[in-house]
Amino acid sequence: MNPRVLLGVNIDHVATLRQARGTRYPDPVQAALLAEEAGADGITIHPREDRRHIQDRDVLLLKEVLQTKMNLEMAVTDAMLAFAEQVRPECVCLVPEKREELTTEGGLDVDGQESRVAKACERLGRIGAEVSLFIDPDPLQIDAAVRCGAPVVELHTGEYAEAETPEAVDAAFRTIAEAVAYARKKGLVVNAGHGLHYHNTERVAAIAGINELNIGHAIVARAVFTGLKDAVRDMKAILDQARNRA
Ligand SMILES: CC(=O)[C@@H](O)[C@H](O)COP(=O)(O)O
Ligand SMILES: NCC(=O)COP(=O)(O)O
Repeated sequence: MNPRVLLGVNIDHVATLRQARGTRYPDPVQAALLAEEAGADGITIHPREDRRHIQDRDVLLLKEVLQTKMNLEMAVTDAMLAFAEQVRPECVCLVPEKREELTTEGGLDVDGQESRVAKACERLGRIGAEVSLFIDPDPLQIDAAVRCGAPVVELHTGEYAEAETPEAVDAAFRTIAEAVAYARKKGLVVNAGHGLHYHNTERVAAIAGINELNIGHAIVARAVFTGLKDAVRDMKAILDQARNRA
């Protein structure tokens, strides 16, 4: 377990801006290199089935140039598994995907499709990728992840991020903290992410047992005003502060 919380910077929404106009800019490859220079511990990308933001070209170029690690988020489909075998990323995070959703609405139902997920984990293990499962903070899903042989889970923090009252925020936070403790007891490495921003991240980063947070939208949004390097540094400072206070 790392003494500090690692920051995976998700650069999907740099590509969202590019795809909005079909231009060559802004280039997520350039964004990834700047994020690494500013201290990102890894780069997360999610080539969706509809390729609404990250393109195959981005993934292939990033694999050539990244100095840290690529965390490839992908749906559990044959096409994506074949693509991962071509790219050979350091890490793969299996996520649920709905074509019409604005963003990933929940965690992967590992318990409900165990043999499919277990086969995907095995296939990805053969290319040496560290596999993580993007799941809701739910013991049922954690147990299923263990049975699938995944070494890592990423807990979906969306419910916490979207909660609208202090009571709902606290309840969602407790659910995450309990899930982290449970997953650690089961021997899993525990990451988390989704909807985290500059005002709600410190509390999650302070949970003992959290290894890495993957954060994208908020960092790219801040970068519009501060530049990407400062946006990454500001988020890293929050992670470091949380660990120092814990
Ligand atoms: C899997 C997840 O929660 C995020 O990485 C998400 O994939 C970011 O991309 P979208 O905003 O397209 O959902
Ligand atoms: N897996 C979560 C992620 O990569 C970042 O999600 P978001 O910060 O863009 O919501």
